[in-house]
Amino acid sequence: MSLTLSNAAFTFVGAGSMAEAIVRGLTSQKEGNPSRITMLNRQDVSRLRALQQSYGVSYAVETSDKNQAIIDADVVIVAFKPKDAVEGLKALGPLLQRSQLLVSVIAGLSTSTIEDILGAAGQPIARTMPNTSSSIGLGATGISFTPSVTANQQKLAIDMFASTGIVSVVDEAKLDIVTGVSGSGPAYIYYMMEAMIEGGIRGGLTPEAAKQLTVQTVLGAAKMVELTGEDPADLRRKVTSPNGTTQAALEMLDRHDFSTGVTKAVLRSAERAGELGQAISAQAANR
Ligand SMILES: NC(=O)C1=CN([C@@H]2O[C@H](COP(=O)(O)OP(=O)(O)OC[C@H]3O[C@@H](n4cnc5c(N)ncnc54)[C@H](OP(=O)(O)O)[C@@H]3O)[C@@H](O)[C@H]2O)C=CC1
Ligand SMILES: O=C(O)[C@@H]1CCC=N1
Repeated sequence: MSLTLSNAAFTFVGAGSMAEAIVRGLTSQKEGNPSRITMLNRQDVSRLRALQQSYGVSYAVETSDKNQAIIDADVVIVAFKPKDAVEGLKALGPLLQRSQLLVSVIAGLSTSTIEDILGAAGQPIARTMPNTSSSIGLGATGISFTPSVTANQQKLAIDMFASTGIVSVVDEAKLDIVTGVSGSGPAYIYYMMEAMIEGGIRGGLTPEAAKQLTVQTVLGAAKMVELTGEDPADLRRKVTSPNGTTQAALEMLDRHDFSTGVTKAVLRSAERAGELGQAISAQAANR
């Protein structure tokens, strides 16, 4: 029988903010099936109860029930922090079957390291990099598959993340730079918004007005790029009258190396993802 969003059993190991964003997407779909979703944490039971209340999903607390939820799953999603990866994956290893799809959202963690820690070479793995906008259906997820992931499992994983926004299938080697662009990306935009709001307030606007104008400006600019299909550089030129206000503003940004700073930030995030992956690999080797 082919696996779909409505009949597949999903078990989330780690029920934090990223797991919630995906669950919100899954349960918002017509074919989403909360009764097939189980959430696990190590200790935070109140969090699990809150997720059950909000989305109608199940949770398990006792070790035997948690293990059973993993054994029964078609898709096991690991959604804990990189620092918890070795412990979490080691515990999963003996429970996983080759027929089950493992989905990782953990930044920087390579599928070869996952296989090493699990002790399960050839485990079907979808390595992904979503972002927090997934929680409102406007996420951007990069996804890659190991060779043993079946066509049905690939479709299921893509459908899963498509329920939270757009999905881009990439080679695994590109996932760190996806992290730099869209995984960490919302934070760059928020940082710029903070600075725009600060500028508005310093210029005399109320905080509310500065925030409202900034939010609509960012929304409008993103929509302009999406709906017109024009390059951001062309749209920027259309805003920029010769010797006008925008030119003066952009010259100030250039004096502060804004563009270089953002490009370097994207690359640094990707590099950091690699470092996190290396650290997990080293930690695993030392155990
Ligand atoms: N936040 C973001 O913008 C993005 C994050 N990511 C990735 O998502 C992952 C999760 O991040 P995020 O959701 O922000 O983290 P959170 O801290 O919100 O959630 C992690 C959860 O995992 C649980 N946990 C930790 N270890 C285990 C374990 N061994 N078994 C079961 N549960 C466990 C923790 O609960 P408890 O301590 O009770 O067990 C906690 O609820 C990270 O690896 C990150 O790299 C990817 C893209 C974007
Ligand atoms: O900051 C982090 O490490 C995670 C991964 C991408 C976004 N947040």
